[in-house]
Amino acid sequence: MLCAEAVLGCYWVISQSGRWAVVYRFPFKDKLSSRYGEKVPPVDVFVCTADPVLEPPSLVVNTVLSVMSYNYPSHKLSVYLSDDGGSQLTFYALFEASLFSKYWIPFSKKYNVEPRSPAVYFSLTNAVDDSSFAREWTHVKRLYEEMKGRIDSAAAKGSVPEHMRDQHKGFSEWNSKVEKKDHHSIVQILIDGWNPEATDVEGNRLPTLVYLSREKRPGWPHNFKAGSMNALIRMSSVISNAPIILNVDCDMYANDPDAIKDALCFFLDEKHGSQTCYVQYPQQYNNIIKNDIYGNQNFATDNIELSGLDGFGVALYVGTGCFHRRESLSGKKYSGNHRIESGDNIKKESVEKLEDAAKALANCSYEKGTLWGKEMGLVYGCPVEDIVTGLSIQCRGWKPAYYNPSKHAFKGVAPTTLDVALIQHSRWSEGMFQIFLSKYCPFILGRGKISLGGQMGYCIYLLWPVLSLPTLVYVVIPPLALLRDVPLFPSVSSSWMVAFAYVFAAKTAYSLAEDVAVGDTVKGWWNLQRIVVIRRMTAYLLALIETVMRMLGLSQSAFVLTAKVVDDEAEMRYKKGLIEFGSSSIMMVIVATVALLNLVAFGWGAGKALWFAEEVLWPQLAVCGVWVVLSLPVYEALFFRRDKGSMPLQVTVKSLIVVSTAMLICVF
Ligand SMILES: O=c1ccn([C@@H]2O[C@H](COP(=O)(O)OP(=O)(O)O[C@H]3O[C@H](CO)[C@@H](O)[C@H](O)[C@H]3O)[C@@H](O)[C@H]2O)c(=O)[nH]1
Ligand SMILES: [Mn+2]
Repeated sequence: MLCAEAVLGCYWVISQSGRWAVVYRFPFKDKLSSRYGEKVPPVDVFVCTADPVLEPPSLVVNTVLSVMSYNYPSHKLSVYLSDDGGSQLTFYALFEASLFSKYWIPFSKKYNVEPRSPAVYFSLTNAVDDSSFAREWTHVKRLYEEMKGRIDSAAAKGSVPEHMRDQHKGFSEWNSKVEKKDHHSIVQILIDGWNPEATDVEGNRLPTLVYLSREKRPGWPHNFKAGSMNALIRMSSVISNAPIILNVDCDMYANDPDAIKDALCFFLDEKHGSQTCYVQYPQQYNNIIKNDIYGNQNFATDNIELSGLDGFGVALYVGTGCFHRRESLSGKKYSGNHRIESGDNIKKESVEKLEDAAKALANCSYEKGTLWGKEMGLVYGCPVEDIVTGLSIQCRGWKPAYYNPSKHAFKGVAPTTLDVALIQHSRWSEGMFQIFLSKYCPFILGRGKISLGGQMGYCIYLLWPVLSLPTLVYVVIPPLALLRDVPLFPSVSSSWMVAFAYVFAAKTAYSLAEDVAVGDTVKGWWNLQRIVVIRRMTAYLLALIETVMRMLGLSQSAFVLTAKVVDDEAEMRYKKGLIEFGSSSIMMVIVATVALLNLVAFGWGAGKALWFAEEVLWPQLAVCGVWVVLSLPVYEALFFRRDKGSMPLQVTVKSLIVVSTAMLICVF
């Protein structure tokens, strides 16, 4: 218990670094517009997808359409979709989107609709009157629904209709064998933005749209998202080579059509702009229910800690919703004067030549013997390629910015089942801890390059797995000791108790006040307390074990993709605020066992106090009591719920066996 207290205490000190130097930024995009007008720099947008089942093509193209319709000169915008699934279905969806964009872009700009994701826009609005807007709305909506229908039915069938395949030469890429992990490079320019004939239905130029699936071969490491980003950086450099790159995940649509201008304010700022490497927006979601049960919303992190890290000059790169300077992302060191040119995109070659040149840059062997993945582009070998890449960019002398506007710039899909939420956290925490133990550790790599506050700030996240052990101690030892009558804390009458009570009360009150002050509800904060402990005792524990195994050479790091869809029933349960436990992973067994153990111990202790009026260990009873109250949804899932999201029977049985054994050992 003493060790646990010490570790948690140290972590508390570290987590204060995120609160010392909080800064908030406010760009003035109107001034940017009046100064630069149309003379703004070209922007390349990278969207990454990896699996047509977990990331449905119709979701992906909504993201693509949202970034294609930014309020920004179309001829300066190029959108690249990287498909690590190598899927013809995704290519087909993108082809459909390229046709639909001819209607969607002029419509959305003409009426300045928001957001620019057609799926979200049409689900939020209604137009029934007789205005010309309503007529266009109805027309574009019908086109959208027809397109979505075709994409979804192709996805359900697993194949593209023959007559559609004849409409674009790109489908012939799939005539030879293409498997997810074994295929040649595919590059298709679907819209050539330089071609004066590539226009929408109103005659305006369209943004360039490119599909990429880099070569994959068995035996060649492909480095997950980092590898895909590096291929994108290279291949886009021969096509549009914009000085600014926006990177979003395939589920993260652009929610604010003017966000590019906001971000440019940072890069074009006369004083600090030339040192700015990236502008990161927080990760926000469009599927969060009231009182967020899986703690996806991170109020304190987004509004305080990340701004606090920004104050130390180390705003994190979190992988999506981030505008980069191409130079700094590609590996250049900061060296004084870096200007962003606002010239036009100049294309030098024909589409076919560009495609061939780009393909060569996306081949497996291209990176062999180069610095890609080490000093150039995104860093390889870590499941959180974003964090480690951001850190190494900062250590090359650049300064990032974190910008959290009140109108969310990007919105994605948050996990809606406990299992997926925990798997995501175990990937993150494993990656983070790996950074801490590697040569990229902020205290080593960052020495003399970033401030001490910044180095500590990184550790708020890098040390997540370390929290698993003290947290487990705190939820397991007090109930066991209560059953065995072993005191762990000073007695209630001792003056030492004041210290414990003070720390508990002060820390709890502070965290509640902080969370509510930045927008959370009290119930949301309460739910967060539960999920934080669950994450620590499951996901972070597995990450810790996995890290040790990897260091012993017993396992290799992987990237388990976060599913972006669930079945309708699970979706309904999520909307009702029911936690989805329905999985028999070891993580659920831990959750159930700990909840039951505390319940039994609490019942035992409370029974002794009430019925036999015996002396009890009040502080331990209180510790168990807190976890019992927080675990109410777990008991419900164990004993009362009958739906598919309840605890599977085998989990219940396993946890009952463990708890009854522990009880027998303790009591007798
Ligand atoms: O081999 C791969 C694996 C993933 N991805 C893409 O990477 C993105 C992120 O994957 P996801 O499963 O959604 O992970 P999240 O945990 O939601 O992602 C967060 O954390 C990741 C690091 O763990 C970052 O890469 C992401 O940008 C960040 O949003 C998605 O667009 C994927 O399509 C690839 O392109 N290739
Ligand atoms: Mn995601």
